[in-house]
Amino acid sequence: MNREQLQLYFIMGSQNTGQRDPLVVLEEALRGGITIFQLREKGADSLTGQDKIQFAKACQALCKKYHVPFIINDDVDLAIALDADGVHVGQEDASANVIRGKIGPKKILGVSTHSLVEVTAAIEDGADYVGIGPIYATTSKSDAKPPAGTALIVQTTTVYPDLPLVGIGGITIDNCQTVIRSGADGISLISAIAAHEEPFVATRQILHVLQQQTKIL
Ligand SMILES: Nc1nc(C(F)(F)F)ncc1COP(=O)(O)OP(=O)(O)O
Ligand SMILES: [Mg+2]
Repeated sequence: MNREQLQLYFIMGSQNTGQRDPLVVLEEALRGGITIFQLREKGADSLTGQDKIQFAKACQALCKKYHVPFIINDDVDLAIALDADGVHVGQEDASANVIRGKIGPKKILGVSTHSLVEVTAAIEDGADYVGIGPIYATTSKSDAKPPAGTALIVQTTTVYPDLPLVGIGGITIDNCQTVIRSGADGISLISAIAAHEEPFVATRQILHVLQQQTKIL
């Protein structure tokens, strides 16, 4: 896993873009410079069945056009069927070591973690990166745990300095520098781009802030 690829990790499903065409939003974010994309088609208004598969294929085609890794959240079978670049799973999803066995060694495997014990287990299960959060309060995940701040990022980078990690949860242009300063390789976000009236502009502005922070480090 190339740590720089985690710099600006956009996560989105059709349920996150309001009245906007999600494929238009995704292409604006790709043009704006997101470095990795995760399709997280989940929740009350999300697509299912053939609609979900067709939508996933269209997202994958856009990511290929912009040479950005295409990750699928939760749905390992869909990721394998589409030959996605990787999968992201949480603690309640299938166990990461079983998934690593299913997707093989070359695909990207991301795991959500909320403690050093879960980080250690994710490493042992073959995770390429971990998501740590929610850092701040989030409206994008209905069953999110309480916001935990950046303490686990600091702790994880101390114990596992070579582990690629990304912060998630309520991250915006105003707090993303704090997340990077705490040691994360990147930030992942949904609403700050997907719910913005100009996703291209939002992406460019966040990327500029991230690039400034990297220079200071
Ligand atoms: N989807 C995610 N992506 C990341 C990433 F690291 F990629 F930023 N971190 C955390 C999550 C949350 O994953 P999970 O705990 O399974 O909940 P859900 O399936 O509702 O997303
Ligand atoms: Mg999950």
